[in-house]
Amino acid sequence: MLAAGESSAERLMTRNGMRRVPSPRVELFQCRDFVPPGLCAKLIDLIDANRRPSTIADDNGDAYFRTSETCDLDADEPAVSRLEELLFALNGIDPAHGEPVQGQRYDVGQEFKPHTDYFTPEGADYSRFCSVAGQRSWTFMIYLNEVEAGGATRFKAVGKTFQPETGKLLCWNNRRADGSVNPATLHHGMKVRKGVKYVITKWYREKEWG
Ligand SMILES: O=C(O)CCC(=O)C(=O)O
Ligand SMILES: [Fe+2]
Repeated sequence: MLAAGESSAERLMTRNGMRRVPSPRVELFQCRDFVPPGLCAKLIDLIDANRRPSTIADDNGDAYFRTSETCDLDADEPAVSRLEELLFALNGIDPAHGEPVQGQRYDVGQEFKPHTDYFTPEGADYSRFCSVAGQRSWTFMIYLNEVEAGGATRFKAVGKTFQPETGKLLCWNNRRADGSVNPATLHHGMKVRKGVKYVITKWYREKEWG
């Protein structure tokens, strides 16, 4: 039995079409056509209606670290609850451990430079962001559209780059088997060169979200 806030490689791999990146350094998976195109289109409309400049916990003084726009999606929207159902059926993580679903929108030239989704232990912001819900555990990210050029997500430490495709899911465990944070999850949302890129990000916490 998994703990309420947990998923596992074994569980994820029971899904048709799920593929694991063959590296012992990271639990990283992709699954094409995870979200149907109609639902992707609805989520894009919601992001466009509510976007604001993205923020970041710690940009190391680089104002251009994350240049995209972000949108907190309303959990009462039918498209958002449908997405949450799809995620729960796949990962089995108690929704109480999830942060609210976010959408991200990248225009030409925008990117999210190499970063990890976990908060740096002992970092300046660790206690501020993790004191209640604990560390980020799993990331589930979905590409909502095809980008004309650029916009791939690169995991440098494991030599893997993913191209945006409508409905494609990427997911990874931000921790190693012993529970410590995993630096090999470093990833870069690369610059869009042509077109616009939309993604969903769903982060889970070790403890329940406030
Ligand atoms: O847009 C991407 O490819 C990556 C997004 C990301 O890493 C994030 O939102 O944490
Ligand atoms: Fe990220």
